[in-house]
Amino acid sequence: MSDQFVLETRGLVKEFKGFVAVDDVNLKIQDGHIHALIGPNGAGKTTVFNLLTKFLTPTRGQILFRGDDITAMKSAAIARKGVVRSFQISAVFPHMTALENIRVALQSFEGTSFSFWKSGTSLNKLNDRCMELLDSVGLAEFANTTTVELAYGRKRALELATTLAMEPKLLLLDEPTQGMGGEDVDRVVELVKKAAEGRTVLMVEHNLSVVSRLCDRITVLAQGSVLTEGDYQSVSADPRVREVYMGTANDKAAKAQTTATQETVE
Ligand SMILES: Nc1ncnc2c1ncn2[C@@H]1O[C@H](COP(=O)(O)OP(=O)(O)OP(=O)(O)O)[C@@H](O)[C@H]1O
Repeated sequence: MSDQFVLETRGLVKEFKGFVAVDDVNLKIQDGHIHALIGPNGAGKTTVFNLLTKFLTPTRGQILFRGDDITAMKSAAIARKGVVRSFQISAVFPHMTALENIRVALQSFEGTSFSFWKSGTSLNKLNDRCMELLDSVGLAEFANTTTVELAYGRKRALELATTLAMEPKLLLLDEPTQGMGGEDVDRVVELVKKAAEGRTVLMVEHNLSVVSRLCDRITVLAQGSVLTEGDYQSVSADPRVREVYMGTANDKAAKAQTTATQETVE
């Protein structure tokens, strides 16, 4: 039964001028799960994500959302179905307040003209929903703060809230903790947990501690193909997974060593 799967890919392939970046990837994302896509640098994670969100067109293969073939659909159309990538359509405007940013996101999601919101009750409803969304990411007290003045972690929380305004069923998160340290990472982990309530999340994430804390299932990509899949325990204990990560670490170390040697020689 493919019904239990919110998203499926079948034989997904992406070639760039003959180079196979994604090679026959079959993903099955289960309803209600937080699912991670991990793998060493260059494994094809971003390319898979870009295929799922229609930033790229697959060379071959199919993408299904709740059993419907969405391979040929555009980003906006799949967003309307509920497949939304954080930071995709909802970039935040730095000189608007947090509240104004959420309002813009809601209005564009509703696809209504401003005049629709001009009536008093609609406007109040809109503001109530804005505050709900801000509250859900812990930003209620920053409603009237200009976005540019928000700390980095809070800006990302605001971006997440603008995404939640679109009522995603499948939320795609591209490295939600990228560029963050300690406390901010913990805050994002809590945010993602909360955002995942009642929906499915697929995330690309480099921070394996974040993956271990959040994810029900993990797909490991290596050289464009699925190396293995399972829960954190089984995946992290798999010697092949250790090997691909170590391989990358060794490659990097070897490269650094070579560069250092070259610099010394020159
Ligand atoms: N537009 C492109 N043209 C040519 N090659 C590409 C293009 N995009 C990606 N690639 C190649 O495809 C492979 C997979 O890249 P991708 O960015 O998907 O990997 P990744 O797993 O996201 O890596 P990272 O963790 O470093 O972001 C790499 O070898 C990359 O150089």
